[in-house]
Amino acid sequence: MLLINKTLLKMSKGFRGYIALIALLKLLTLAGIAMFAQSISGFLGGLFDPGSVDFRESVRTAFVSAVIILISEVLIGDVEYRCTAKSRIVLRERIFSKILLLDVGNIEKMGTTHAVAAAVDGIEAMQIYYSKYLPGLIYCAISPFYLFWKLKEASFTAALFLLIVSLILLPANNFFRSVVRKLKDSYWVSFLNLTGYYLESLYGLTTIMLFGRDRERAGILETKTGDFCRKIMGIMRLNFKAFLFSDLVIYSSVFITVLMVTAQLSKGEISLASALLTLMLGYGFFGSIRILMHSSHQALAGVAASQNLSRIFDIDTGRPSKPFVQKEESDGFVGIRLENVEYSYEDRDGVLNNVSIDIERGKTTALVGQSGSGKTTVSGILMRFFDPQSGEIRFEGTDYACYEPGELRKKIIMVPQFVSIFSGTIEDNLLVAKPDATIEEMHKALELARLKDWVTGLPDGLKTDVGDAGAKLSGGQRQKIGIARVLLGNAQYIIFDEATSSVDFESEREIWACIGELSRMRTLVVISHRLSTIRRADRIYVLSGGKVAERGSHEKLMEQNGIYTNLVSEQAVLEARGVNGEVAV
Ligand SMILES: Nc1ncnc2c1ncn2[C@@H]1O[C@H](COP(=O)(O)OP(=O)(O)OP(=O)(O)O)[C@@H](O)[C@H]1O
Repeated sequence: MLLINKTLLKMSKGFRGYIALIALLKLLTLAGIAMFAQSISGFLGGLFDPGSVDFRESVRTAFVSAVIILISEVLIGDVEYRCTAKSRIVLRERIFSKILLLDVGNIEKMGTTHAVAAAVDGIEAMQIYYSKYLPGLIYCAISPFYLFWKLKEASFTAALFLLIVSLILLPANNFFRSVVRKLKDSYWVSFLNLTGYYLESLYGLTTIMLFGRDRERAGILETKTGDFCRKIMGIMRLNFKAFLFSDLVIYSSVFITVLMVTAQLSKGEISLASALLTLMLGYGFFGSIRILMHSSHQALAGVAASQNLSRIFDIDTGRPSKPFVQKEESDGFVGIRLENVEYSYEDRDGVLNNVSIDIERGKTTALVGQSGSGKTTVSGILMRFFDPQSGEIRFEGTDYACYEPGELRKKIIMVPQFVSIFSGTIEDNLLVAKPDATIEEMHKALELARLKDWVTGLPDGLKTDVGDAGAKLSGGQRQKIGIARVLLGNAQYIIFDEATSSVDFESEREIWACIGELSRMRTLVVISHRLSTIRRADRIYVLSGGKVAERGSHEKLMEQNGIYTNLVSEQAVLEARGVNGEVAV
């Protein structure tokens, strides 16, 4: 069983030419070595039989072959480097495009740390496979036959013996390789486990320190590191045994060849030049196998990594798609209509049950309910982060499945609970939404988001650096930049998913004032735990256990004296205790 991995081969599209070229150059080096050995053995043999050899010709051939070896070796280094660089670019491009296709709703199927490990360390591990192992394998399959062909005239018996041993040696190593392969798989799992835990600890360092869990974490990290080290040591021990076994076979075979050649020479069956040529090229049968063995153990890491990568590539990112057929709403409704929508996460059934919601264009619709009632899931479905398992959604009369997610997001946009800010300037972060936005447009959006005065008061204004992932911004400033970004996009429908839950009171007041102003210009879907802020919404949906329990205006819902009334009273008690402040849409 040679290490020909289908997934890795499939992934090599785009740089296969480099792999073939490396193999070709390796064969050219071998031809140079054979030429050199032939001229040197001929030269030395000629010393005892002066008339039989043209010495000047031998020296010239030796020189030419040395030049060939030198040039092909230099070229091998260069092409190997190019192959590594190209495969890195091609594979990273592919994995990042796939990750982008996975979209928000699918990212959990893979896990962020797995994506990082696959895209960085996984691809590093695969380099050896492409730049060393595969060319080595092609070379190994051809070189023993080439050497046999070169030596058959000199000593047929020795050449045949060396060919047979070299052909047996490669499969014999499979025993070791299959064990190493198993170890490598568990090595990779252990590696991902360690990297994932390390990254998670790094991201959550503040929380870990706050709760005094640093020693406990350090202990677990040490255990995981120990496990990883044991896996590496296991592989190294087995590698050592494999090399010991192969070297024993190789050097025994070379020794037997020496005996065979010496016997033939003493019997006068072959000339001194033939004996020397056989001895000089004999080791060449195994040199290639040794190199291959060396890279095959490293290539196994690439195989293990590629399995992880192929799991990511295999995630189905297809979305239901329908031809675009405009359908008139019979009752003249214009907006987004969810009808009998059902949704379950991969490992959680019945998160949304038979949910029907109307989001009327130009109006403000609020979604409220206890934590875990399904509000964010509804917003994810509205953004087409994921599609419902059953039910219908229509956007202004057209089935949602007629729109590509990207197309839909130009019409419907969201301000999430935690806005992502990227390192760079305030301007860079705004241009994410509209790369060709003018300064005036940016200022207008910032003004609506109640951030213009602060930005223009800064010495660098829009060019102010926000730090790594927005580290130099307050929670309120982050959310306001997120809102300004959304406003630049001109989407008619805006979803605010708990957009003020992580900001200070003053920012919250300003953001709600902004939302109030926006409700006169755009269609809003507001998800908020703060019921006092959504009182003036045109329609409020109360979700409970993944179902729409109540719907109507604030006044109508209060009259019903149901879940909504209870939620309002509970909150009034909290607000009276000063837990929440009072703000309004
Ligand atoms: N990715 C996920 N995988 C599995 N279950 C999930 C996932 N996301 C949410 N859930 C579950 O789905 C249910 C609804 O979650 P959702 O986030 O929609 O509620 P919510 O009303 O927005 O809650 P909150 O107000 O606390 O944000 C919860 O029981 C939650 O545990």
